[in-house]
Amino acid sequence: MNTLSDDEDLPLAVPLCPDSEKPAPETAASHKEAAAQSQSTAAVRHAPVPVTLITGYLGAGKTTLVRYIVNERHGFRIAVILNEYGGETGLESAFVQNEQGGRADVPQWVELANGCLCCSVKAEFVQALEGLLGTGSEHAGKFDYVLVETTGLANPGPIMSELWTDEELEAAVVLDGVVAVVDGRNVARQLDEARPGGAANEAQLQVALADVILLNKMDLLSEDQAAAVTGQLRAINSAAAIIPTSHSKVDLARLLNRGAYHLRLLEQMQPLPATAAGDEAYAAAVDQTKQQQQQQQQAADGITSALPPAVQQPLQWLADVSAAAAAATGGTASSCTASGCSNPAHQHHEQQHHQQQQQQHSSGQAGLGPGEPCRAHDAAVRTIALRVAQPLLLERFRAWVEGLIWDHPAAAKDHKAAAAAAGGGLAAAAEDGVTAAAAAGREVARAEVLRMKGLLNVAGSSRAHMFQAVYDLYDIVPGADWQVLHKHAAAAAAAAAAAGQQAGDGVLTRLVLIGRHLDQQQLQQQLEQCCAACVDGEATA
Ligand SMILES: Nc1nc2c(ncn2[C@@H]2O[C@H](COP(=O)(O)OP(=O)(O)OP(=O)(O)O)[C@@H](O)[C@H]2O)c(=O)[nH]1
Repeated sequence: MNTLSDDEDLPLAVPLCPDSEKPAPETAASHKEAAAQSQSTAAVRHAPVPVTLITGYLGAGKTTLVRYIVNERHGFRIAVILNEYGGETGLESAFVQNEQGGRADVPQWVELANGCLCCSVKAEFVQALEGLLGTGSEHAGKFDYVLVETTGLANPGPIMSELWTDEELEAAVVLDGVVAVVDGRNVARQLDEARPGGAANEAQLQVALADVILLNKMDLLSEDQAAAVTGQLRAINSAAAIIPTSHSKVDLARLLNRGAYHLRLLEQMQPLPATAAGDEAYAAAVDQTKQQQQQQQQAADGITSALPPAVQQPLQWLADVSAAAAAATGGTASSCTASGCSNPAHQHHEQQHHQQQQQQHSSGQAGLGPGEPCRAHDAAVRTIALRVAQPLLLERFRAWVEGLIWDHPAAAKDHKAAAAAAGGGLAAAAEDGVTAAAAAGREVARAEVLRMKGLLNVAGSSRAHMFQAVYDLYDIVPGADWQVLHKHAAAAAAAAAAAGQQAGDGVLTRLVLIGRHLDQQQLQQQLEQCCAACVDGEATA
C-alpha cells in the first residue's frame, strides 16, 4: 500500500494509473482514457461503496455528526466504523445504536480500538471493510455508504491514500470525501499548538486535508469570532467548503456522495440500488439527496444547464479550483502575511512577530531582512495558487509533482535520479532550491505539500485534465475538450459573476497547493519549467 506510517519506510509516490512505459503526452492521454474506460466498466459491475472520512480534533463534534447522520432521513444504508482509543468505545457506539432505531437505515458499527487508523490498525481497518463489504461477505450488498470516524489525534493523510488506492478491495469501496469537524471555540489554539521539530500538528493536517470543513459550535461564537476563525481556516485550506454548524447539523447533500476522489468512476456509476424491489421510499430519498446536492452545487457555481457528466465534472472541477485559487490569492493580499489570516487575534500575533523580527534585525540579530520571506508564515500550513498559460509537458509535470510529494530525504534522493532520467531533473528542483538558499546563508525548509488540486492544459491534447494529489499519491484524469468546457464555462461565468463569484477563465493550467514552506515564486518558476515552450527554449539555447 502506498501510505506513510511511523513504522514503514516511506513509499514511492505512485500515480493511481501509472504509465510504466512513459509514453508521449498524446499516447499518455489515450492510455489514461482506456484505463478510465475499463475501470468505469468495472465500477458499473461492482458499484463501489462511497466512504466519507470524518476527522476533527478532540471534542470537536465528530460523534455528534455521526449520530446526526445516521438519524437523518437520507436513504443510505450506512456502516459506521469508529476508531477510538481507550475503553469507552463500546459505550459510545452502544449509545448511538440505541438512538438510531427509528429513522436510521441499518447502521452497522465496527469498532477499531487500541490503535490509530493512521498507523497501527490500517490493516485491521482494511479487514473490517473487507468483512463488511467484500465479495462473499454476509454483509456484501447490504450497505451503500460507509462513514469512518477517526480519533481526534489522527492524521488523515495515510488512511486517505490507503482508501484512494485500495486494490485489495477491488473497488468494493471508494473514498468519497474527507470532512473535518472543528471546534469553533478552540480551533485557533489547537492550530497553534507546537509540535517537536516544528512539525505540522494534527489539527492543521486535518484542516489541510479536508474537502469539507464543518465550523462547529457556532452557537458559542460571536459573529466576529466566527468570521475570524473562518479566515484562519480559509488561509490554511482555500479548496475546502467551510460550513458553519451547531451540533454538527448540516445539509447532508453537501456532505455525502461528493465524489471528490473517484473522478474516473463518476461518469459511469449507476444510481445506488434500492434496498429491495418496490422500496419506493428508499429510492425516492436517494434521488432527492442526489438531486438536492446537484442543484445546490450547480447553483453555487453558476452551472445552470443540465450537462452530461463528462462536461459537468470538469466544469465543476474548474469552478472549484478557480474558487480555491481566488480565495488563496485574495487571502494573501488581505494582510501583510503570506498566510492571509483574517483573524484579528492572529494578525495581532503576527504584528508582534514582525516587530520582534524587525527588532532582532535592527539589533543585529538574525531577523527579517528587507524583502526576505517571513519564516513563521512560511512554516504555517497554507494554500497557494499557481497558474500558467503555456501548455504543460505531461511527463515534466509528473516529475515535478513527484518531486514535491516525496518529502522524505531518502525518497527524494531516489526520485531525483529517476526523474532526472524521465523529465530533465525537475523533480530535484525543490531540493536544489533549498540547497541554493542554504549556500546563500538563508534558512529555507523543503516544501511539504499535503494536497494539490488543479486543471491542466496539456501539450498535444485538446482536453482539460483534472489533477489532484493527496499526500504521496496523485491522479490525472482527462476531462472534456477545452472548447466544450469554455462554451459552458462562459455561461457559468456569467451566472457566477451575477452571483458575485469569481469564475474560471481561459485555457490555463491552474493549481492550488496546500502545505508548508511553500515558496510561491519558486514553485511558479518550477511549474513554468514544465511547459513545452520552456523546453523549446532550452533546445534552441
Ligand atoms: N455547545 C455545543 N456543544 C457541542 C456542539 N457539538 C458538539 N457539542 C458537544 O461537544 C462535546 C464533544 O462532542 P463529540 O461529538 O463527542 O466530539 P468528538 O469530536 O466526537 O470528540 P472525541 O471523540 O473526544 O474526539 C459533547 O458534549 C457534545 O454534546 C455544538 O455545536 N455546540
